[in-house]
Amino acid sequence: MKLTFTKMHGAGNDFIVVDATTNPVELSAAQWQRLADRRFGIGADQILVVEKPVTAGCDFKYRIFNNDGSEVEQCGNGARAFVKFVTEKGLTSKDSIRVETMKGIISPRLEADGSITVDMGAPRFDPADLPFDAAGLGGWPEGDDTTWPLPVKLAVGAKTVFVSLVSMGNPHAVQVVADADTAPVEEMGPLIERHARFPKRVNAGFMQVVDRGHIRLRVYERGSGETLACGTGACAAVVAGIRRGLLDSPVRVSARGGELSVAWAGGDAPVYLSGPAVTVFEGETEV
Ligand SMILES: N[C@@H](CCC[C@H](N)C(=O)O)C(=O)O
Repeated sequence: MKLTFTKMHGAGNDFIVVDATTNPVELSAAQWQRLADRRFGIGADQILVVEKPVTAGCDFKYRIFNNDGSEVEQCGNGARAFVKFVTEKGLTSKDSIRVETMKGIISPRLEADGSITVDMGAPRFDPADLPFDAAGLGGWPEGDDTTWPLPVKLAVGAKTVFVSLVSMGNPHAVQVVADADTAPVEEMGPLIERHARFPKRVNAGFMQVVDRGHIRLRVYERGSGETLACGTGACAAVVAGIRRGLLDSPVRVSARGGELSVAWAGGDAPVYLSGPAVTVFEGETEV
């Protein structure tokens, strides 16, 4: 079967985008994995599949697959690529659309300057929302119930790290580090991702607070490894930083692949994520 695709990225987090609005595209996890493979396929962190909506009042549905073939709930940078894709392909002429995802509805908006802002919905902190098995663990020493001590066994010796748990529809465990460049992302990221307390795995964020309006962030993504930027990871880190009294909204997020901006008024307010979306090339491949 031939598959037509568009290759896109948002701050270096790259995607294969497929239009399934007219013909359904159902591939196995192994086939998605092969397409996303950087040597045997097109190469991407995630694959985004654009579909017709199921829920009334929505314009589209979109499905997200990590490059290990697993289907996931949410993708912040992907949401911006998605809007650019449906606009460029003439699938909508609206500036603001409602998009169904596995975990709720998001509302991306195309700004006059070409950037895209996404209403990512409200963050959730209940361990059950990630899910996270909190049995027998105390909270953060200062009483912040969003931060849990997570014992992570490192390859050399053992270490306890403190992570803030945030669900942006998908699960995040964010820790504060002194320097994002030297943070042990490659060593600790996979251990956190597959820690026994996260039965559905987790995205592991490493946040350096530069000042109250600026962080540097690296994310070891569940199912994709470290990416050059993670949109929901940026939202989760900023929310965690605000909840811990370290940041004030809006916050500039410097990722290795580019700049994002996150705003959150607290409580049940939605998190707004802004940043770029770029089309790289289009093609057709055999699957
Ligand atoms: N890159 C994404 C997140 C993609 C999903 C994530 N790896 C997960 O498994 O939850 C983003 O920009 O948010």
